[in-house]
Amino acid sequence: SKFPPGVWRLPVIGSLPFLKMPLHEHFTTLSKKYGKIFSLYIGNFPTVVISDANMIREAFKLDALNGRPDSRVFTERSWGKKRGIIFNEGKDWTEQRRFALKNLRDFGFGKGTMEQLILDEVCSFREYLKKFTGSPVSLNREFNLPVLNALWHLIAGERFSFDDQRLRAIIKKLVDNFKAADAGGAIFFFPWFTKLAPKLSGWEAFFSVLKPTMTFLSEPVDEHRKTFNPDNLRDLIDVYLNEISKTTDKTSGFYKDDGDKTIKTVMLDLFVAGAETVSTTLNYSLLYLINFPEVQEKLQKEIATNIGSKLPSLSDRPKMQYLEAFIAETLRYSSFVPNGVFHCALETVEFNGYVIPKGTNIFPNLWQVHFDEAVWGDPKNFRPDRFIDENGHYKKNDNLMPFSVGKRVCLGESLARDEIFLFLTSLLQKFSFEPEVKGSPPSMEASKQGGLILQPQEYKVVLKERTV
Ligand code: HEM
Repeated sequence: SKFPPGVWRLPVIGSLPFLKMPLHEHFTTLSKKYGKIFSLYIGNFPTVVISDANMIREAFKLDALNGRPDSRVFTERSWGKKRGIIFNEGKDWTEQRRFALKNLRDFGFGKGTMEQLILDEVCSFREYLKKFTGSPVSLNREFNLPVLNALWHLIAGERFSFDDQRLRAIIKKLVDNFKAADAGGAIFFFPWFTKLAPKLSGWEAFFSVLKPTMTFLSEPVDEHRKTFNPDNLRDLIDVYLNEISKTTDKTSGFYKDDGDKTIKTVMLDLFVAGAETVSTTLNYSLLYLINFPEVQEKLQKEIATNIGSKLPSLSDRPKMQYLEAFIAETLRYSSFVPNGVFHCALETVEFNGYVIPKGTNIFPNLWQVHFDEAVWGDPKNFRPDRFIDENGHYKKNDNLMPFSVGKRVCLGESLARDEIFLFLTSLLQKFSFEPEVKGSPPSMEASKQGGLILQPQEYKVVLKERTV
């Protein structure tokens, strides 16, 4: 009786007939009716949607609300049980998250090495883009590779060429899979449907890419094993192999065979999270720059004043206050992970006067938080200046939470921020971006696909080379 109020439900299919796509927009409508914490059922899974920044912050502080739902999708990708980071929980998740964070930090995050790897990619990418100047081009799928390369270099000590067809094919499939998963979340929450109708439910499409991706990711692990030397740890794979070789605790995710499965799952996690998110941010950034030439001009002036023609570096960041505001507004306005990544209650808890039973899914409606009129005033306007104070400095707003919050906050946030900064400054330094048809910029609305990650609609851009 103390379960939050919410949407009607039917047996087996739950509240599905009463929900409309895109979910984040419908959740916003529902929260106006039922409150900032309301409930629904996805199949037989009780689900709670939280739409308020402070409530999300409080909820995600609690260990009990930091699990992940039990779903075939999260186990069959990792040899029959939850492993790795993104879809893991409990003791193994804590151990894996801590280990990955520490070693990504030691090997690069926040240090010179990672910055250098990103800058290498930025420089190659700027050269690569030159061939597109002058006529309208779609860059939607071009950002994944350089962004992924920097991370991959850190993980596996190698980089891909921008023309690597095998990798391009996998990235395309991964992106398509995000879309397949958007078939109403069927593959996540309707195990019986995925078994009954693997094709129709999207299960087949979702998993058709898993095998080649895993093979692709496994090869460098096997190669590293052949040349592994504990006295010379070259990259993240070596660090994992070293940990596996030292682990004697049979319950640890690093133990022997489990360790092998763990390392491959972690690589898949980083690969998926790293490839699609930063490139989507850059994609939206470009779209907004085309729509607001005056913003583009202001950013280019800031670069000319504070960086000049030298290669940008992270040490320039404190001087680039308007760019910081532009990035914040891009992350807010696009809100491209609109419902975060769903959590699950590991225990029954009392929260905000309600009872959330063990096994309940929790969706943070980040989109609504970012479009709350009471907080932002005019959320539907793209206005970087909302993040600038009266002295012209970047002004943080705690209601902006694109990376989520709490104990599961995005593990790649600092890498993502570094990449976005270095890519944007470097691209704006060398190019101007214009719409295909002068005076008629492309729509800023996300494509109608909905789902875990909202992509912008396909658009074309005209690149013009410039010098500072
Ligand atoms: C603009 C870029 C990015 C955005 C907006 C973003 C957003 C998010 C969000 C909303 C979550 C869910 C947190 C939760 O469960 O509450 C998440 C988790 C995660 N992200 Fe990111 N992310 C970005 C970039 C990256 C990058 C580059 C990496 C790779 C290093 C990464 C790795 C992860 C991982 C491993 C998790 C799972 C954390 C866990 O479950 O403990 N992310 N991210």
